[in-house]
Amino acid sequence: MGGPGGASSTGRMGAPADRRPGATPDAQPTPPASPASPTGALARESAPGGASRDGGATAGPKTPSGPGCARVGGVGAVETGEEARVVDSSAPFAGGGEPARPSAPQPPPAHADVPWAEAQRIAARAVEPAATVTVPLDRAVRQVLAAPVEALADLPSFDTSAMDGWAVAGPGPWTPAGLPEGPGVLAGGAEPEPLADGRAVRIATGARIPPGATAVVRDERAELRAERLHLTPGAPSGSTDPGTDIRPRGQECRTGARLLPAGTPVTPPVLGLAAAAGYDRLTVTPRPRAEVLVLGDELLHEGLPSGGRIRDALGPMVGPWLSALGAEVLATRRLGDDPEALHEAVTTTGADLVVTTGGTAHGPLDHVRPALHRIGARLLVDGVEVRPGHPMLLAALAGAQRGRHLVGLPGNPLAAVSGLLTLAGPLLRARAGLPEPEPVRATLTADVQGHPRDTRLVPVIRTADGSGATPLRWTGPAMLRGLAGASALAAVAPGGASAGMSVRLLELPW
Ligand SMILES: Nc1nc2c(c(=O)[nH]1)N[C@H]1C(S)=C(S)[C@@H](COP(=O)(O)OP(=O)(O)OC[C@H]3O[C@@H](n4cnc5c(N)ncnc54)[C@H](O)[C@@H]3O)O[C@H]1N2
Ligand code: MOO
Repeated sequence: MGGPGGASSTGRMGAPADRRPGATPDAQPTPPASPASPTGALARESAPGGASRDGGATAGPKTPSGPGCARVGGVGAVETGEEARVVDSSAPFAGGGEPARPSAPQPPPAHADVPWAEAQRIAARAVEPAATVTVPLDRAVRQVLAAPVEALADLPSFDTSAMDGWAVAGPGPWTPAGLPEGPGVLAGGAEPEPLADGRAVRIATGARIPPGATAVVRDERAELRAERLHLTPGAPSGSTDPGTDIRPRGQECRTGARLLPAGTPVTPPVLGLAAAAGYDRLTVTPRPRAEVLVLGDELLHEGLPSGGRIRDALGPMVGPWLSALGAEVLATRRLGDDPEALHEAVTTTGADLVVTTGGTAHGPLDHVRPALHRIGARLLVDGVEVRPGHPMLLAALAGAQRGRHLVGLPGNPLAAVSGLLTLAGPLLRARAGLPEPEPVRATLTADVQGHPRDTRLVPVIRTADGSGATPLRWTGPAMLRGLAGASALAAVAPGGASAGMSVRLLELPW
């Protein structure tokens, strides 16, 4: 990690920009951003010649260059209908099972980045929903309904007073039944006596409506005069219309009504509704368990960056992010650049999903691929046509760890977020039994320069009415400053997008 070749601009060797059919480096459809636009402001960060070393939102290099992994096959396009290339997701590492010598320099192995949309699909199909469990309500929260919730009772289950006041029968004035100053009919009380026409009885919110009552007159609309109950002079017309301030039985639902479908996250209101509808327990798909392994000797976990070392930005971020995606995070462990510690952690984990940060590339201290090789794991995704984040990977663990998966997030923090959204999110949703979210789109308010071949994920802030998306500054792969103020990431297809174009948004999970 951070070894020779660890610094790159945007391109990869062996991937000239003109390999996409019809694309030339100069054929950028996006006009230059206006200096006043947020993306125009970003251009000031660019390296001389307009090349943004970090792949900023605009004004990036027109021709990708720099070191990179060898690519296999042609350049696929994302969401354009061009033929997508797919890696053989069942192919293990060549020679899988042999211990690697992780610190020995390794030639970058040839691998095939998959289109971004295909990577999401592979992750979503990599797992089945976990076995369901039936648990008391208080243990169901934050899991996912494995079966629909159908009402076990009518709601409300009896005609109910909606107000404190008087149950009345027929038009007023009325003669109070019983003592006018008495408590009258109370919530949870015994079956009330029938109410004869012309009579009224005090009643509390939530109490059963006496048979024969036609309306409830709330206290503030009624007054006792000469031992008779009258409407107050200012009471609105209709105050005694039949049914006023009565919640009829079954108003919200009848027994057997489908209240919530399977796949609904169990939120606090779901628990309340289930309880109201008569449930003591719910059948849920448990949250997938995840473990985070933060790699990198250069990382400091407190204090100021110094001596060429930097603060770990991913340790504090990835666990809570996985939680927001629905995982139960067992631990976040800092392992440094120790291949044995990584091997031990991966071979002993109890998590459904191991998420590593850093070490996904092919530098001398990038141990993730060698560690997977050593245990004979299968790479399901080995690089993705997305920027940032292209070295991300997804592997199915093997042997005693069969059934568990590993997502390798690149070390650059925004590239790691790209991996969370592309691989971890779809996999966790599938495992938890959650449906894929409905696609959300918005209209760009400014131009965004695209990568020539890869999809770009660009932090944006949505306009007040939600229909627009404004690209943010500070969106280089190592930067979180833009993302921290973002409401979504926009997926910008290869070649870029102009202001006014509709783009897909990836919403942030909080
Ligand atoms: N020869 C090539 N080198 C690199 C390429 C390439 O295509 N060819 N791609 C570059 C890109 S893009 C990325 S992204 C990184 C991915 O590398 P790794 O996943 O191996 O990540 P590291 O080398 O460990 O770290 C990269 C960068 O991120 C910093 N980092 C790592 N962990 C953290 C953390 N927890 N908090 C904050 N920052 C972190 C690390 O110090 C490095 O600066 O590879 C490029 N190289
Ligand atoms: O493009 Mo790398 O950071 O940013 O995957």
